Amino acid sequence: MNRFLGPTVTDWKYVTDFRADKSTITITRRPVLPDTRSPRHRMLAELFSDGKALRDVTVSVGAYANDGTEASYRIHYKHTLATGMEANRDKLSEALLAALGTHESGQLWRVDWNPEQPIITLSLRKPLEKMILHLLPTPALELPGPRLDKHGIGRQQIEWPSRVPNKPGQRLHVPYASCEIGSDVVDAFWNVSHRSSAPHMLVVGPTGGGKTVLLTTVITELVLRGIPVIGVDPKRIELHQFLGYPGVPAIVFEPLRAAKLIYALWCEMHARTKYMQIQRIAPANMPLLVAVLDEFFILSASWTQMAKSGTDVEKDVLKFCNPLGRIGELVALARSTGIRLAVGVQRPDAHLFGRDSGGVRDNFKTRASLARLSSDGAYMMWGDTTVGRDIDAAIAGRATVTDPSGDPALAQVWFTPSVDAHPAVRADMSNEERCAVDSLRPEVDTPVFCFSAELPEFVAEEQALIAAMANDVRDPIAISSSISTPSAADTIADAIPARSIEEGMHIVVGLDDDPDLTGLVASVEIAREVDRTNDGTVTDEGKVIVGIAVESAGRRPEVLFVEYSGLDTVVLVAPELPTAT
Ligand SMILES: Nc1ncnc2c1ncn2[C@@H]1O[C@H](COP(=O)(O)OP(=O)(O)OP(=O)(O)O)[C@@H](O)[C@H]1O
Repeated sequence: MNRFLGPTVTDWKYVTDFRADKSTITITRRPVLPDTRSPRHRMLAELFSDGKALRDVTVSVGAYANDGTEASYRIHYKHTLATGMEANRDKLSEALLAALGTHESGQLWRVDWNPEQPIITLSLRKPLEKMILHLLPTPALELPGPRLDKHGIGRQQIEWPSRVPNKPGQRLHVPYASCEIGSDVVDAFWNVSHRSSAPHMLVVGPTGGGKTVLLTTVITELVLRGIPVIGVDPKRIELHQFLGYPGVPAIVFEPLRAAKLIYALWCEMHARTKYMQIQRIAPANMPLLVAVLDEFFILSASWTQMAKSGTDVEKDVLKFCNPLGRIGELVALARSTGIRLAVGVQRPDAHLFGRDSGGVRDNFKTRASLARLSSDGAYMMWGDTTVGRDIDAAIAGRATVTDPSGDPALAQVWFTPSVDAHPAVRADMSNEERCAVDSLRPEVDTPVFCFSAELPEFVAEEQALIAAMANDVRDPIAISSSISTPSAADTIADAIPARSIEEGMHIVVGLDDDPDLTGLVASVEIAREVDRTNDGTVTDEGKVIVGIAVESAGRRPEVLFVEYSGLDTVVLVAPELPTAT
């Protein structure tokens, strides 16, 4: 007996059959075929061997790559109640992807559940490219033009060349990124047509996350399509590259001027509505105009600070223009008049457009978040605490964007280098980058068709201010004392939710008797987190208690404890300019 069962024999399977009635034991052996499965194949089979995740599983190789490596698997299983539930299938897909990791070719795995049969297919897909240079598929001169009358009125939507051969795009589907849908990579676009259910755009990204590049890509695509853009850039260093660019009549830098722009746009919206009523013009035929408001927190924080402690003139202008209130009206009503907004912020916030402004934010349905989001941020952007949280931070321009069906998708934003034609900027660019921006520059200027008196007046004033700015530049001089009375925007570095305050930050405390009081954060205690129901309604705004060391003229140095709600926005103070020695 031992002769047959000896440990050296490994390729036979022995089966004993004891027959008590005949007093016999029969031992038969069957050859065991060598296990030729690859380690990955075996690992997959073993994952399901306990029958807990899926029942009666067999795993087979579906396809081989050219180099002989296994490139696809098919997992047959028995259908159960558990596999009928989408949530279970999603969890299992996630577990499978985690177990498989990255293929040796650098490609990623994808999991497909066959709705007809109990079969899961695992196949390889190419990862998104890490850098996609924004190039024009057709020379600018050959781009089609819509047939519009002298007032810019006519059918605005027409076919447009796309980067995908034999698949034309649409003029009013403004592309800016490549995104993954299943195993396909398609263009992510902002639908600015009057039919769009997502007519306004929200871009969220931390400093250096690629927000300006994304907005640059969007603006260059818009003006090539004959859609003019007016920009607002309170930081002064993001959109200034568009000063003098065809189709961009103004870039506004001063917060007070930005408030006037919002007012002018609001007047324009009402003037357009009246014109459409009188002339019986359909929304599909109205000329488009896009306002891009970058660093919106800095802008709104400047407005709030000026309204509290600005000059009488500043306070009067803000009261009259009411920029936050009028933005709310613009996003709700401007769609049918052809006006669109794109807003850039560093992080999503419940009070983006002031307290109780969730409804306004919800109108910004075309969205892009660059870099990783916090779970709260992911909820605010995508209504799901997990979306947009696994972005590879090492890849510049990697984002979560609204895909063509309105769902969030992983994307790579097309890289548009600076379009600034100044020789000092061009000198720092590679030949390839110079060619790319040259190809994007429109051959003709796009006029803004204005139906109000206020908008052309505003643009003319702004152009005069910019022209005057060029004459007002002087060579730097060394100074030995601090600079007096900087403007509100100059003193604000950022505005952040109270939950994000950290020790060592320099913030505006803003007490009633001294709205400009600033101090250093000495301690932060999150007493209660923000609480939401499943549909996102805030049931508890939370509580953040911050100890702030303040020092100001006429006040003894002291630590104040200030309570914020978890949804409050706090203004960070820009570091003081170093004094020359
Ligand atoms: N889509 C992209 N593809 C490749 N590189 C990118 C992309 N987006 C950004 N980068 C790189 O990251 C740098 C910073 O991007 P960008 O200036 O857009 O950041 P930002 O979010 O505007 O930051 P800040 O708010 O500080 O201005 C760019 O100069 C570029 O080198």
